[in-house]
This record gives sequence, structure tokens and C-alpha cells, in this order.
Amino acid sequence: MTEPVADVRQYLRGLPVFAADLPGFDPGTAPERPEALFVAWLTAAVAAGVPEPHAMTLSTIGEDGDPSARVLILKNVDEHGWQFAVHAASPKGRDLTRQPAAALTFYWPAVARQIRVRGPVTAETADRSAADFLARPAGSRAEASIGRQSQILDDPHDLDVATKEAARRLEEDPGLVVPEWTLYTLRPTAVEFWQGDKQRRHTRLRYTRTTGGWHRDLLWP
Ligand SMILES: Cc1cc2nc3c(=O)[nH]c(=O)nc-3n(C[C@H](O)[C@H](O)[C@H](O)COP(=O)(O)O)c2cc1C
Repeated sequence: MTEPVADVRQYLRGLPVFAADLPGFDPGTAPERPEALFVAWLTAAVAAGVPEPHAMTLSTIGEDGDPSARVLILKNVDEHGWQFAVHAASPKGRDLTRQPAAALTFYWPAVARQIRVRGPVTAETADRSAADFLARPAGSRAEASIGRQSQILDDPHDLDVATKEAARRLEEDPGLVVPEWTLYTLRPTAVEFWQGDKQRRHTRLRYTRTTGGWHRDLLWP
């Protein structure tokens, strides 16, 4: 156990931010399209040793109109958008069915970079969703096939039983696909790249979709 914290406010104030050597970012050299800059920043994050840079916060709008956010793995990025997959019966899956719009947030502390992506989402075809499902490791497929994500777990033993049963079903039928597994593409209306700076002269570049392509603006930090 770590030492108890007497004064949380003071403790938080003492935690460093932007402590590492930070890369520069010259928005003047940014590519025309945001996905190109995203991939460049992603590979730079990997090179800088950022763990799990493809983990992102997915924000959705709940039935009550309030936002809800959780971390998810990014599946692909191309000229069509940012892709991720969810079980349609999970809370996030239901949010997206009801209100097909989302925001994605990436934060890579070692390089002090944040990327914010927002826009409408579209469910991909059943074939594409199935291909994504089948590309997952067996354990992840078994877990998803239980289909009870975020429901109340009355007894941890129930999870063990369901996991064993799901693994057995998958062994019997390795091509099993969960029909609720849904690959989504978020087609951004805006993508913002934020580069932190030790002196707090942060650089922000926002791409906004236009009819013909992308418009770029610098933003005040
Ligand atoms: C690094 C990381 C990666 C995760 N990846 C996924 C994922 O790919 N799919 C998923 O359903 N949940 C993933 N989770 C769990 C989600 O954050 C969340 O707890 C779960 O999806 C239930 O969310 P919901 O109740 O809003 O539907 C991940 C969590 C972390 C911390």
C-alpha cells in the first residue's frame, strides 16, 4: 500500500505535467488531411515509447442526454474516418444506436500530445463487423460472445461459468461470430491536434471539414 495522502488538493498540485523532453510541432508543415497527421503523431508516439497509444476515450451521449466516456481500442484510421468496435447491447453500443455521434480523445503524456476527434458515426456492414470480430484473440471473442458487458454481476462465479461456457462454444465453432458485434466508423467534422509546451505556449491546430476537403485553423491555447 502507498502512504495515505493527507491533502489531496496539495498532492495533486505537486504532480508534474509536461515533465519529459517534448517534441516540437510546426503547424505550417502539417499535411492537408487530419488522418495523415494522426498517423504521423501515432508512429512518433510509438517511437517515444508511449504505451498503448491506440487506447482512446470514446465519449457518447446517454439515454438521459448526459455524456458518458470510456477507454476503447482504435481499430483503423483512413480517409473514411476513425474505426472502433462495440457490442451493440453494451451501454456504449446502445448510446450509438440511439444517437450516432461520438468524440474520441487521445492523450500521449510522453510527448504531451492530445488529439480530439468528433463527428457522426456509421455502423459498417455485417461482413466488415464479422471480419473485425474474427480478427480478435480467442479470449476477447469468447468474452464478447457472453454479451452481458456492464450488467450487474451478482456473483463472480457466474462470470467464471459464463467464460468457460463461451470458450467451449468457441472451441466447437471457431468461426462463431456475435451478430451484435459492430464496427463503427466515425467520420470527423473536426479533428484537433494539441501539442503541449513546458512554457505553456501550447500549439493547437484544428481541421474542420468543408465541402471540398479540410480547413485548418490555429486555436488559442
Ligand atoms: C486500455 C483499455 C482498453 C479497452 N478496450 C476495450 C475494447 O476494445 N472494447 C470494449 O468493449 N471495452 C474496452 N475496454 C473497457 C471499456 O473501457 C469499458 O469498461 C467497457 O467497454 C464498458 O463500457 P460501457 O459500459 O460504456 O459499454 C477497455 C478499457 C481499457 C482501460
